[in-house]
Amino acid sequence: MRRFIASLGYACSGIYQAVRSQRHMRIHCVAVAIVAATGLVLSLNVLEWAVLCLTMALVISLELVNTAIEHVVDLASPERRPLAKAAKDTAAGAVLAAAIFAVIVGLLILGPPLVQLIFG
Ligand SMILES: Nc1ncnc2c1ncn2[C@@H]1O[C@H](COP(=O)(O)OP(=O)(O)OP(=O)(O)O)[C@@H](O)[C@H]1O
Repeated sequence: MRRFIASLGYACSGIYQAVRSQRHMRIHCVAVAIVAATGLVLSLNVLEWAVLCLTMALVISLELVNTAIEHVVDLASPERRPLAKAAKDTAAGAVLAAAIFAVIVGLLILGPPLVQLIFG
C-alpha cells in the first residue's frame, strides 16, 4: 500500500511539473475547465460527459507523454540530430491530432445546445 501511495505521489508530481513547465499543458487545462463549465451550464447527459471526458483525457495524456518524450530526447541527444527532431515532431503531432479531434467532438456535443441556449 505504501508503494502504491508513493507511486501515486510520483505520478502527481509528474503532472504538476508538466503543468508548471509546459505552456501547452496549461492551455489544455484551461480548455478542460472551459468545456467542463460549459457542460455544467448545458446539463449534458451521462453519455455526452463520458465522451467529453475521454476526449479531454486523451489530449492531456498525450501532452504528458509528449513532455516525457521531449525530456528523454533532450537527455539522449542534447546535440541536434534528425532522429531527435523526428521523435519530438512526431510526439507533438500526436498531441495536435488529438487536439483537432477534441475540438470536433466539443463542437458536435456542445455546439447544438449552446446555439439553442443563445439563440433559441
Ligand atoms: N535535439 C534536437 N535535434 C534536432 N531537432 C530538435 C532537437 N530538439 C528540438 N528540435 C526541433 O526543435 C523543435 C522545438 O524543440 P524545443 O526543444 O525547443 O521545444 P519542445 O521541447 O519540442 O517543445 P515545447 O516548446 O512544447 O517545450 C522540435 O519540435 C524539433 O523540431
